[in-house]
Amino acid sequence: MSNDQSAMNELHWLIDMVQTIEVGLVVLDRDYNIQLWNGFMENHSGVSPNSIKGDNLFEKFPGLPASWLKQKMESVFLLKNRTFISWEQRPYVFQFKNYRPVTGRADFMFQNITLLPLASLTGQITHISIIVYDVTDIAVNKLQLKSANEQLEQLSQIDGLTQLYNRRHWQSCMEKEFDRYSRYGDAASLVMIDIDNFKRINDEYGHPAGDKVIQHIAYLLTQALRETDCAGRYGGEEFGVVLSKTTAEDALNFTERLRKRIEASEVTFENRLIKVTVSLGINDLDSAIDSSSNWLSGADKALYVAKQQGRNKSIIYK
Ligand SMILES: Nc1nc2c(ncn2[C@@H]2O[C@H](COP(=O)(O)OP(=O)(O)OP(=O)(O)O)[C@@H](O)[C@H]2O)c(=O)[nH]1
Repeated sequence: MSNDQSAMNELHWLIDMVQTIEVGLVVLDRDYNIQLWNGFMENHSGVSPNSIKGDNLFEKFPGLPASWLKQKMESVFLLKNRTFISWEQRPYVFQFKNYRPVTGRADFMFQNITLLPLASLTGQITHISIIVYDVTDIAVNKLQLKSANEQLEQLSQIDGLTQLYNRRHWQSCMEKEFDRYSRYGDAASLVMIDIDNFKRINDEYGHPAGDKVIQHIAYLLTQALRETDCAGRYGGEEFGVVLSKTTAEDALNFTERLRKRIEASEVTFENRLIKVTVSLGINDLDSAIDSSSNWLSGADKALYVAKQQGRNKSIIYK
């Protein structure tokens, strides 16, 4: 075979491969007129190479992000360097439908794009190539993983019975509030809440009824909170609340309102009415408190005094 024949064969094979490869290939001239449009682009756009050759890309596809894409292409012409556009930066450039069976839930094809400068024989950059990779599988998997991780993160902060924060996350809220006080001197109050004679409720009505009482208190507590407050289930029938920008007197208004609302409410369990009260201990931040655990222990002591004084009371730590 002569050298010419061999070169012709190679060219023929290359053209075949360009047409059938599972990657989009487009060549544009300096005015963004289409010079090459391969089989992948035809299959996904429904536009054949013959009907599009010589047409301006942006006139043919008005949905393209023209000014953004032109800016990228101009820098490729100017700097003679390739540029890479990731799906994470922009999910797609060409709006193609996704037909993949595994990731069928994605409405469109996620794409990674390479913009490649093409030089003429004299070394001038006269054309640019757009290479389109279908990365829908990778993108969908990554997005699903991200969403699962976010759900896990959320679950690891929440108490299953009450939907309040769990102890660990609530304690981190409290520590953050204490740090804010140390740095900026912002007022804040800590409230510890304990259900009165809860053992008796469990003994008299059963454990599931006790659980329902805990949920009921958590619900009334949530109703009483502001968005900036942080409430958690500290233990079995004990709750903690961090009230930011709140003095002890204001915290007392909050706890008395909540205490009276709980006292006036009732829980129905298997056609029986359960009445319940809570005791509350309050501790506001001042310079004598040197750690978040001291802050907590003051609120606990106030709660103990409330229990000692007959329960169904709010007490401020002195
Ligand atoms: N139903 C239910 N009971 C729980 C849960 N966690 C803890 N308890 C019960 O809560 C009760 C707490 O009782 P105590 O600490 O003795 O206090 P109390 O009976 O509430 O009495 P005072 O706090 O002194 O008013 C115990 O009987 C625990 O078994 C829970 O998640 N569900």
